[in-house]
Amino acid sequence: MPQFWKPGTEKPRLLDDEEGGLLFFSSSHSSSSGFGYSSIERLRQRLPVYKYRTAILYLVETHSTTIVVGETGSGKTTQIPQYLKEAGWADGGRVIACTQPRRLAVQAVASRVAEEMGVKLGEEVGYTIRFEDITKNGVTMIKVLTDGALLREMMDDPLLTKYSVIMVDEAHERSISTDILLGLLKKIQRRRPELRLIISSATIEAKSMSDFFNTSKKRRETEGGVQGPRMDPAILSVEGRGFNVQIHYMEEPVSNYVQAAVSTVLSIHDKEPMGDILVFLTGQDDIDAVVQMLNEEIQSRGRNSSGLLTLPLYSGLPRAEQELVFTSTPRGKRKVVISTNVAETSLTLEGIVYVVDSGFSKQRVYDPISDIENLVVAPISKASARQRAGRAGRIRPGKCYRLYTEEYFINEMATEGIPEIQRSNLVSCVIQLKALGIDNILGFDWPASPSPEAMVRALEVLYSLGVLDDDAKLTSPAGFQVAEIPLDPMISKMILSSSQLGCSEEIITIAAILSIQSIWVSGRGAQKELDEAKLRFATAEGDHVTFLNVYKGFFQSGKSSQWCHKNFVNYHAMKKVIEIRDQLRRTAQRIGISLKSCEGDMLAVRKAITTGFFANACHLEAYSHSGKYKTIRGSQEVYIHPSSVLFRVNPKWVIYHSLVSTDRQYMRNVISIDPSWLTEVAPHFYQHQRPTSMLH
Ligand SMILES: Nc1ncnc2c1ncn2[C@@H]1O[C@H](COP(=O)(O)OP(=O)(O)OP(=O)(O)O)[C@@H](O)[C@H]1O
Repeated sequence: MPQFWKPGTEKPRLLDDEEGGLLFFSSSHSSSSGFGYSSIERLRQRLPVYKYRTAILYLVETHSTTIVVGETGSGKTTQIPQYLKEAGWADGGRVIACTQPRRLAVQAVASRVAEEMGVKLGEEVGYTIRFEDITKNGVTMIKVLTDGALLREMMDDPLLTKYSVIMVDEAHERSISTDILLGLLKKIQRRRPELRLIISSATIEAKSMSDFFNTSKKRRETEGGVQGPRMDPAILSVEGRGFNVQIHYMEEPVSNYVQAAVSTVLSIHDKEPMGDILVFLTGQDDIDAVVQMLNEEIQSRGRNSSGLLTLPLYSGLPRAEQELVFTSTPRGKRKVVISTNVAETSLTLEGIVYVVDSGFSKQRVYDPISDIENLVVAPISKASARQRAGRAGRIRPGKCYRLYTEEYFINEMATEGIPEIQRSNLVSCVIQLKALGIDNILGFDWPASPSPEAMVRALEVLYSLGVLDDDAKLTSPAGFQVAEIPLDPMISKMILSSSQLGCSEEIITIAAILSIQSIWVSGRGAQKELDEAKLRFATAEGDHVTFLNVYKGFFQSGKSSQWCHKNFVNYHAMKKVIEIRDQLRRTAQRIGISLKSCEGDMLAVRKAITTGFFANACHLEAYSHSGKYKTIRGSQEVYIHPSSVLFRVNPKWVIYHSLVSTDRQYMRNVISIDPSWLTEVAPHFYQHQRPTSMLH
């Protein structure tokens, strides 16, 4: 069993700050209250933010930008958009936007706000995420959307004219899209002084955010001499929080957080009163491992395993499975949700009383020198740790078990994470800005500047894709077409070239499959059967062609769920693929791509993939029995991932879709290519670095 400081002994801490100060729950909540109110209205009035309703509305009225800092659970996300609507900010067909960094949070927040307002989701309250728009023009007043989706809207409406107020929520997360959005909103405000911004977060550095928006300390005069809003931002701190969360730390550092998470869950299940558990891990691998270990452990101890329901949660999980975490726990049972950081912000999972925080998450890391972007397991920041703890204590008091020591939390954990823009490949970011007419990208007003090397790399890749011209402007029509497709520019380029190669139907299917995490069923504990099922579709040409075979089989079965079950194919994932595919076909037609099938000519398909992904070409090291490849770009050592149909096949030349890093750098979704295609499709990119091995 893990050793935690026990409640009631000298060590338990309430949700704390690193100086050891105690931050208690709001005066309006107490541990014995909070239940038994039938009316949603009364629940709303009990949230800490309610006391600030008038102040918030006043500041929004009088200031262009208002920064709202408030503890997690104080009611910022769900209440402020409603206050604005009640005050008339959605009158006359105007819309109030609330952005979130994550799709799951968008759907959850929109559902909750619709429920509180007593309206049907998709009518007065709606949401937009990539490939899904649940809003009604002229009816929707409050729109929740990912910050990426709002950026996309700017391509059609650069000044976002339909919005009266835009609330950028969870700004502390500093996702790449949030940072681009903040920079652009600042620009828009100069053209549309009537637009109001609210930047909200639990932990944001309010001062630096305020400095960023503080372009003018003078009051702005409108043409008629009527005073407009003040341009200097207002800062409002919402005091009070949800319920009390007791923090427990490990007495000693743990060497294996997966094992420690399992022991902690079992210990809670043994000793603590009923209440659901939320465990934060890093990704599908360790989540699946914990689900399996928990199930085995319970059975081996001869417990009634039905007492504990294990539910994984990560972004790649099909929607129907994700939604299980929102359903209420059956009587007498305890739900254990094992999640990545998708559950970290803006989510309220009703039954959660206990949070187990591993202290790690998967984070993007980009090296502009090798041009390799990876997701690596890295320690989280204090800001994340607080958000995680905040998932307990939203409806009742809770406990958070941190799988690290208090000393580590206080002295070693970073206060905030590094903004994503400073650790990412910037190809998508640059093309988005270019499409919005921002040509001087280095001179763009960033909340945190990206590295010039990463910028140069991105420009180089876009140039070699034929998306930018010699003056670093979007090419016409290719550059504009690529920017219109809501996918990574390399995928968009692949779609574009498929039009000329006569295989756009196939390539669009591949693009749809690549935009979801996996089409295979995982976690049924039957790796061997899964591998055998894959072999039924596998081809030596690689994973992308294998995907086409699966798609064809699914279609020929009449989109049957039994067929999926028999073949270890995820039925919900395939339904999603069809949905995304339909959307992509519509986009393709809109931008003038002709839809054609190559009727089985896989050479055309592989060439189209090469046209988008030539930068990810690798060759097998001569005489390598260990399957060692080198990237042509940076001579990095990489291997084919065991999940690929080309694992152990090891063709001489391959192109990968993405890399994952564990003990080694693994290529996921790989096809074999002919090296002559590289110089054919990307002469700029390869002519000066043609490796001698390419000549063979
Ligand atoms: N789906 C839900 N079911 C029940 N209660 C909810 C739900 N969503 C929100 N609440 C209640 O509203 C409170 C405020 O939630 P809200 O998301 O607005 O807070 P917040 O200040 O934005 O916090 P965070 O930054 O963590 O999202 C929650 O603590 C919870 O009590």
